[in-house]
Order: sequence, then C-alpha cells, then structure tokens
Amino acid sequence: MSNNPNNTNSTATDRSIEFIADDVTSNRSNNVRRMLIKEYRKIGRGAFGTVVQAYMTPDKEHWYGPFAIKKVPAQTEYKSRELEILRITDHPNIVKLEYFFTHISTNDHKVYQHLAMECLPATLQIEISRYSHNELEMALKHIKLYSYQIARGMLYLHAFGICHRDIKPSNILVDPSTGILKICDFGSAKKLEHDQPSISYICSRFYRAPELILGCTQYSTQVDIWGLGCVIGEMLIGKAVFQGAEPLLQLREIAKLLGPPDKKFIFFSNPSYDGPLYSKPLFAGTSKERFEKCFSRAGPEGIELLMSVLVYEPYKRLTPRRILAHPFFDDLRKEQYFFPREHSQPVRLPDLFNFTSMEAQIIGELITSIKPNEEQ
Ligand SMILES: Nc1ncnc2c1ncn2[C@@H]1O[C@H](COP(=O)(O)OP(=O)(O)OP(=O)(O)O)[C@@H](O)[C@H]1O
Repeated sequence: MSNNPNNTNSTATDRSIEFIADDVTSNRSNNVRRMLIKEYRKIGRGAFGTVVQAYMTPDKEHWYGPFAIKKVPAQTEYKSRELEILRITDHPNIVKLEYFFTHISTNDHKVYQHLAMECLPATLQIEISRYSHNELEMALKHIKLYSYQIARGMLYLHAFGICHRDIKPSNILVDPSTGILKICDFGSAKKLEHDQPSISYICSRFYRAPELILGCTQYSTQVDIWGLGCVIGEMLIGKAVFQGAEPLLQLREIAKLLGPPDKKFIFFSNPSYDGPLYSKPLFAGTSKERFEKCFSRAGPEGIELLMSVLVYEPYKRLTPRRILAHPFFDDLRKEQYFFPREHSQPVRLPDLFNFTSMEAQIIGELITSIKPNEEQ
C-alpha cells in the first residue's frame, strides 16, 4: 500500500484521469469490489492497447499502487490468453497480476480489459538503449544477472507448456537499482499442446526463431530460447543481432552468423516452404569464428552459451535448466553483490536460487551445478 498519490511529486498529476470501476477482482483473494482508479501517466503503447501507471483506492483513504494497468479491447479477432495465463502464474521472474476488471472507455465507448500489474521502472530495451546512446557497454555481470532471470522465468513457464512467443527487450521489465527482472506481455503467449498446430506468424521479426520464419506450425517452447539468445546477444553488442529489413530477409541475417540452414531442417520445419534457402555461405570462415568476432566481450563461456542457444534445430538448443547450469553464470553463484549502473555502492544480488519444489523438480540433478556450493 502506498501513501495517497495526491501527495506525490508526479508531474503528471494535473493530467491524471479518475474513474470508478465496479467489479475489480483481486487476483490473490478473488474478492470483487468497487474501486476508484487514478491514472497518472502513459508508460507504454503496444499493438493492441496502452499501459498506464495508476493508483487504486476502495475508500479514498487507502491507496494501492503504483500499478501498471494494461488496457486492451475486450473483444478482438485476435485471441489473447494474457489474463488466463497471468492468473495462474506466480514466479519471481514473471510480472505479477494484482487486479483485473473491465471498463467502458469514455473515449470510444468500447469495453476494455484492464490488467493491473506490479509496476517496474524500466524495460530491458530502455536499459540497452541507455548504454548504446552513451556509447557504453552493459557490464557483463548485469548481462549475466538479467539473462539468468529470463531463463529462470522460462523454466517456470515452459514447465506449464506456456510459450511466451514474443520474447524481446521491450517485453522484459527490469529494476536496474535492484537487478530484479520480470517477463511481461503475455498477449501472444499460448499453452502449446502436442500435435496441435499453432500460428507461425507470431513474435517480433528480429527475435523470431528460424522455424517460425519458415512457417512451422508444430513448434515448441524452444522458440522462446531463440528469443533469449537474441536478447543476450543484444545486451552484449547494444543492438539487435539479426536485423532483417523484411520478414524473409530475417533468415538471411541469421545465415550470415550461423551459416546456411540445413535442407533437412527446412523440410522438417515446413515441407511446403518455397522461399529463399540461403544455401550458399554468405561469409568466409566458420560460424565459431563469426560468433567469437561478434560477441568477443562475452568471453569463451558466453560465446559457448550463445552457440548452444542460437542453433537452427530447436531440439539442439539448450533447455532453460541447462542454461541456468551453464558456466557463464558461475559469477552469480560465486559473488553476492553487484554494482547497479551509476552506483558506487555494491547492492546485494536478488535471490536467484530460492527455488520452489516445482522448480527443483524440473531442475533435477542439475541443482548441484546451479546452486552455489554453500547453499546446497
Ligand atoms: N508491469 C509493468 N511495469 C512497467 N511498465 C510496463 C509494465 N507492463 C508493460 N509496461 C510498459 O508498457 C509497454 C507495453 O506493454 P505490453 O508489451 O504488455 O503491451 P503490448 O500492447 O502487448 O505491446 P507490444 O505490442 O509492443 O508487444 C512495455 O514495453 C513497457 O514499456
């Protein structure tokens, strides 16, 4: 619970919008009550809706928040499973849904679904561009800290069969002062069922796994692992690794680094694919040499991790538990502190190893490689 937001110094106060929502459901208790919502400022805009920072009160005395309220049209042709998924997820690296309600907009008189989530101060996209605009590099420790937490969030999601399907830096929330990271935007997410096809035209272009580019409809949660590889690479070099100018050129960008895709991989992804094959090498040398050149600052372990994640064949890409156990993250196991950006005082790392019994079960015998020695 926060203080009355009327007492804050927010510059957006003058422009704030208030409205009453009758049926606000608490995601924790399922209790439904009337609340006054006070919106402060727009913090995000996506393809389907807007995200505003807001406070809520049941009685004008006790204020809750700040929340990030995502508003999406309640009825669209596009099926969003965001509410269903956020209702069942409960993990330190997945954004937490606190309340939800529907409300008719006074602007267009349409019904909007409102998802009130915990609010984080930045996205990874903001963080990455902050560094690259200043011609600075993100510290390797921060890259490890963020990458590890994305993989941990994926371990949890994938255990439910939930595929996020839109992993990219703007869908990763961070608090740079604590190092905490949470995956957000489950608007494209889906629980994948065996033998049931799913659309391939999902995921933002630069982060699309090669099988999606080829039109595969029987893909797995490993499409998210490709996205993770792209995000790790982007943190390292300060810009998107594969920047295809149009959808099919995206595969060409991938082939520049990985080499030509295998014919068998193309056939198994989509037997009726008739687009460009990029079967001739686009660059001299081995793919290992190209990875080493592109991601030199990751060190041998970081390069090895990226080469095990950015792989054409989805089944060859590391799974989240193997990623967590990778030696690239050994620093996080050895040291307990980090220096947030522009801080001269060290800050304790967030708890990275407080696994629930469900996580421990998925991790299995790898727990000894993942947990720091003293915590075993
Ligand atoms: N919980 C949150 N805390 C802080 N900011 C948030 C939060 N959720 C979303 N945002 C901001 O709003 C932006 C858009 O949110 P989100 O990606 O969920 O919406 P979207 O309509 O699906 O967007 P897109 O079409 O770009 O995927 C995020 O990139 C982020 O900047």
